[in-house]
Amino acid sequence: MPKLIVQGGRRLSGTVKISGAKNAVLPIIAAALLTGETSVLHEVPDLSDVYTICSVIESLGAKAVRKDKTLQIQVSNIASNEAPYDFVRRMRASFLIIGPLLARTGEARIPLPGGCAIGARPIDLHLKGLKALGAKITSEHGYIRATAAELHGAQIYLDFPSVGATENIMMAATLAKGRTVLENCAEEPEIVDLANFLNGMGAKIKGAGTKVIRIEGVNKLSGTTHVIIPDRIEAGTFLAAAAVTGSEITVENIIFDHLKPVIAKLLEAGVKLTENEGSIKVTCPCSLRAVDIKTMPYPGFPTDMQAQIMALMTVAKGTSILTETVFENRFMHVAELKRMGARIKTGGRTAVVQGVRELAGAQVKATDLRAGAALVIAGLAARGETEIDNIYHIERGYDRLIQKLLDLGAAIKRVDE
Ligand SMILES: CC(=O)N[C@H]1[C@@H](OP(=O)(O)OP(=O)(O)OC[C@H]2O[C@@H](n3ccc(=O)[nH]c3=O)[C@H](O)[C@@H]2O)O[C@H](CO)[C@@H](O)[C@@H]1O
Ligand SMILES: C=C(OP(=O)(O)O)C(=O)O
Repeated sequence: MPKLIVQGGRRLSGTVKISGAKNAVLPIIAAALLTGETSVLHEVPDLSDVYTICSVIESLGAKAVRKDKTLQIQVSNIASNEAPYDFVRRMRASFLIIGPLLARTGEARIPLPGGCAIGARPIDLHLKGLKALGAKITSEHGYIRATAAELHGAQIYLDFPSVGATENIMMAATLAKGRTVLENCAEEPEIVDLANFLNGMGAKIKGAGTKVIRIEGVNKLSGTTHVIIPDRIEAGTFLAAAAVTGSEITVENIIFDHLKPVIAKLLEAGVKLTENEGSIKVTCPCSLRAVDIKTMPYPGFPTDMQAQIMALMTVAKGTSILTETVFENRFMHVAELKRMGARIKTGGRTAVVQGVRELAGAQVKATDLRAGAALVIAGLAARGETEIDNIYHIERGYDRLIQKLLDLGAAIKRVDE
């Protein structure tokens, strides 16, 4: 099993360029199923999740050709309406194909994605939305089957602003007859990127990025070219890595607005950040201050940055209270950080972190993607060597992480035993 070995205690320096966003590119690749014409995507990150979703759409008949950071997708004919269990099991975002596949062909059979390390992650809101659009939903042998002779627009209120449900319903509604109004929907930047891609295909979507999205159904969508937005979570991860090591680095290719909730907390912790046309220069203080964090749907503090900020707080001065409101089981990294000398107590959805002077390298395992990123951050700060296992989680969502850290002067390597 491959591992990461990190020698801690080094300062980072230089510039890192942020890649295209995982959470934007995955639904956009699913959306390419909505047309028989060619979609061209630029700034596609090199991630195992991207390969997985490409395998899913290829199993349905798509041709996906990748050259460097460009991905060309054409789905002239849908050869199958069923997504293979093996891919959906590996990556929950595979469920994002149910909306576009149903809209394009009138039928989709997708395995129930099941729970994962961070929570149960039900799909009831996705299904509620598709039903409101006129789909018949049945569950058989572990698969969800959605069928509809024709989808029609509807008024849909989401009980929670789910990112995936907003995306699935928005994609399906583009080809429905009439107007869909989606209320209490997610406002994440990745929703806006998906809506921009769909509008580029000829969809009529208004209000993406606000609580109400209005979609006027069209008969047909066409191919388009689109540049994926930068990954705000990757950017936040590098900002945290610089802060924890007391480094000065420049993080390039960012959209400042997307990072506001993370930036606000870093500033509160004493990190100095200077914005300059799509990049941020980080200058770190000798000592970080403890800050409290509560994760919330966008524009609140992102749950996908909770673990990385916790790693930072383990060496901050004082006590931080971190509250996770989005996922019910997203503190798996706590036990691993404690192996490195962190002082953390958890109770329900709250973690209380008492900053220590220094972490010590240890053998740890990534339990999920961002937990893995938190361990890399902790390892960069710790005294001695940290060995991180189960790095396939990290490789799901970070484009060339090791090379980017090496370029910044970190001592990190991947070993394949
Ligand atoms: C590929 C992708 O974009 N993944 C992101 C997406 O995941 P994902 O789209 O799965 O996250 P959701 O916003 O749907 O989930 C948020 C909460 O809603 C609950 N829920 C969701 C759907 C549903 O039908 N019923 C229900 O109860 C979930 O269990 C969770 O507690 O948004 C999350 C929240 O920002 C991020 O952490 C993930 O990185
Ligand atoms: C939870 C995440 O992703 P996914 O929804 O793909 O599991 C994440 O990116 O942190």
